[in-house]
Amino acid sequence: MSNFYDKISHGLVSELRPWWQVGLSGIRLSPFTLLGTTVVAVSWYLWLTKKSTRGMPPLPPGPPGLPLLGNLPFLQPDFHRYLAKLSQTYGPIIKLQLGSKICIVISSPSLTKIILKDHDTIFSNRDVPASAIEISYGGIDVAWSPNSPQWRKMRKIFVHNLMSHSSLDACYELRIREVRKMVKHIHEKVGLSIDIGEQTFLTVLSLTTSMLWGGAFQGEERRRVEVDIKEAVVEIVELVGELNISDLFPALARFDLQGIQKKMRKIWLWFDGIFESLVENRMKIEGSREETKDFLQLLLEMQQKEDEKTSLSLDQIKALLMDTIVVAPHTTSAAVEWAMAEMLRHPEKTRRVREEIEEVVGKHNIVEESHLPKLLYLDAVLKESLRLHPPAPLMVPRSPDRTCTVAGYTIPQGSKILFNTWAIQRDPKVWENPLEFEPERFLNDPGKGDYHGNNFSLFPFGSGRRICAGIPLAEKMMRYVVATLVHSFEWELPEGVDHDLSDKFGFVLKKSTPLVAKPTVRLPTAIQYL
Ligand code: HEM
Repeated sequence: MSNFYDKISHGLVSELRPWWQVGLSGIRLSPFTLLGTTVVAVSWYLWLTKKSTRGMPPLPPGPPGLPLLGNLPFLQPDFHRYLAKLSQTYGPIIKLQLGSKICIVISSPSLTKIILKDHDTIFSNRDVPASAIEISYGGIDVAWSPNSPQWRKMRKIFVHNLMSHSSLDACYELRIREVRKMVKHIHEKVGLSIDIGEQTFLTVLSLTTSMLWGGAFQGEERRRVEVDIKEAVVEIVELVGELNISDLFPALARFDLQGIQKKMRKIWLWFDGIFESLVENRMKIEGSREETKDFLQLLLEMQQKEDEKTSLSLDQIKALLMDTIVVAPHTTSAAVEWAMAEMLRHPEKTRRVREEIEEVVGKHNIVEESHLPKLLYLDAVLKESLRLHPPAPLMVPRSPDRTCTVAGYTIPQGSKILFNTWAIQRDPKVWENPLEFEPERFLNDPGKGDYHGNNFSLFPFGSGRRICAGIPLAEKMMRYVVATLVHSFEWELPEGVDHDLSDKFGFVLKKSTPLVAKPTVRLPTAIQYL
């Protein structure tokens, strides 16, 4: 494994800037190429759209744009806030023209319900960025695949086999090991400043890789693999969010004018090498393994049974590993970092969380997953943090598979549908004191805190048939990590550092400055830190 890893671990390109930071200046092409290709693609697309929507109601209202480029030159860096501002002027359903792509932005619970519940089947495709096709084995994974029998089968296996209670319980040992490693590591740094976001990202990444392929890499090699995986998954998310001409003018996607798809293909090749070697090594181990079963083992065993209903191709298995390794660490660590930031800002809430943990866990024990369902106030704190800081602020774009009408407006087939989760979850028409951190709002009214897809005022995990497939794991990891951090340590900001809860827009909503805090020991015995 070691030699193989050395061979494939080439430098992963960096220095990327997402489109909301660069605007159009991020596109490096000669003006003639840009103008020529734009004119052809826009004319073609407008002709097609006009033809397919002839005789139908109008498109939703929206700000005026320029010929060819539409609203592109006017986009602002804080995209979620910019869209929220536009919806105050144009209403809860607006249209933006992004090159030749029509983008519809939804900013109200009632319209979200119409689309994600009443018209769930029509809207259960994704608007797939060209770069995402490269990393997802040609778009055959769970996250980007169109609604098809193959996607339904993969999703079913993901949700019913990997995310089931029994599978997650079967790899509990792997989660304990990683969380204890985190506690030991922080304990060694007591009194120093710790970047909580970085620490939780690494912990969730280790948790995820452990669950995916167990102890395939060990010692120094494991550390190196994880450092490279971290770099790669961060880059993947940046590339998916880049302003790509291939997405603005899909007719030009094959030319990959900015080389974004090429960069993504390079990362995919690197990951594919790792996945190939993991599978090859597993195949060499004869008979069933005695130790805890990781996801790769479960998927390969299901494949060997050759049952059409539960057997995935090797590429589908690898695409599924890729989805998990890219999505889980980014989203879950962002959720943990935001919750910790809110708790540091509100010591009285932290005190209440701690009292609850102490009552359920005790001061002489350590937090275990069996304690988590009893930690109701902690649950409310996490919900409130997901309300104010949804890790996916605009959800994951959907796309209708046919032209249809919503709220009296035409929504063309293939348009990009964004849901401004961030704005809806702070809407004063829906939430009392919307900007206040008040976990108590969920204690008195449990229905209000249901985020499993039935409540269109709180949907950090989306809704409908494409709702997040990883909720059970996300919940376990968030609760386990936060409960352990709060139970094991007191946290305070370094001297001179102010509470900062401002955010930086991206595919994943991050804090604009990393959360750095100083831990001190609070448990009575040293053994609780091992
Ligand atoms: C706090 C953590 C997380 C948040 C906030 C989150 C949020 C989301 C959202 C908003 C979507 C799109 C849903 C929709 O279109 O309706 C999504 C999809 C998805 N998530 Fe998560 N997620 C989280 C953690 C995870 C984890 C840990 C995993 C894997 C174990 C995961 C796997 C997926 C997959 C595979 C999809 C695509 C589902 C599909 O298209 O059918 N997520 N997630």
